[in-house]
Amino acid sequence: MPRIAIIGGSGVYDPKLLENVREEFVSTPYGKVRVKVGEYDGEEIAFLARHGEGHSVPPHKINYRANIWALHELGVERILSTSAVGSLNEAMKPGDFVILDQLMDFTKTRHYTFYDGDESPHDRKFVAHVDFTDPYCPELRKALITAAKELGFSYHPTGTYACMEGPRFETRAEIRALKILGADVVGMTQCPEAALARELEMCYASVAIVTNFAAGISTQKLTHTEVVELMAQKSEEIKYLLMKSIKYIPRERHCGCKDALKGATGE
Ligand SMILES: O=P(O)(O)O[C@H]1O[C@H](CO)[C@@H](O)[C@H]1O
Ligand SMILES: Nc1nc2[nH]cnc2c(=O)[nH]1
Repeated sequence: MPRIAIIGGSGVYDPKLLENVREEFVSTPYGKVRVKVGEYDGEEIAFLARHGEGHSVPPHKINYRANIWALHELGVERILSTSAVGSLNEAMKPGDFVILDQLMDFTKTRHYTFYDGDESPHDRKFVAHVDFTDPYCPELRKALITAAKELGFSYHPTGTYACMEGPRFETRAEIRALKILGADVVGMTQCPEAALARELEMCYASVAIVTNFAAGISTQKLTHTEVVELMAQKSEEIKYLLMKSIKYIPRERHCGCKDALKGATGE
């Protein structure tokens, strides 16, 4: 049973670091999910390409609830993910790794929770308001930071991610506003993915890879081609970062993630 999962974002479509990979088709109340499970360093790791292997699913159409529920069903407790981002912070340059510690949600049409009361398509029909003060697991963040430092990569130990609905990129004015609000990087997939993991008491962290300067800061037209090309250039480093981070993930969980529902339901 895999205790750890990797969710690959744009440019991260296959579990290059896993061996003896098998496919699991997991049924969830939100639909079926295809998860790859393999071995690394003597333990089972699950892998899920959030946009599908051929990048066929756009960010606003990803079935985030099915994905996170499926990993929980497999017994996953810890999720590491990658996210390709635009940078609003001149210190965070294309090719840099940012270990996210905060996020802001500007998405509009997504399904944000598992806890829809009586409408919930499962037996968790209670109301739940989880704490999300710190949206990322401190233990997973520490593992990513330690690994990035050891590997000598150009990284930033904190960063605030603004999640936009997409699939278009931002206007100059939107980036100006996001900068005033304190965002360092901008993407389209951290919400609701991070919150859904917290709702199922799973640890979640994301390493953002800066692929471009954001609209109005970049002097060039923004393209998905540029994103995928930069991610391809960084694929080896991303693999090494994930491999090394996994070794630093403590077996026992002493973070608050595992008790996220305590007090959230009013009981
Ligand atoms: O966040 P990931 O999945 O890396 O994808 C990023 O890349 C795409 C834009 O090129 C958007 O989907 C954005 O969210
Ligand atoms: N929203 C958004 N996502 C990205 N992913 C990679 N670059 C960008 C960007 O500039 N904006």
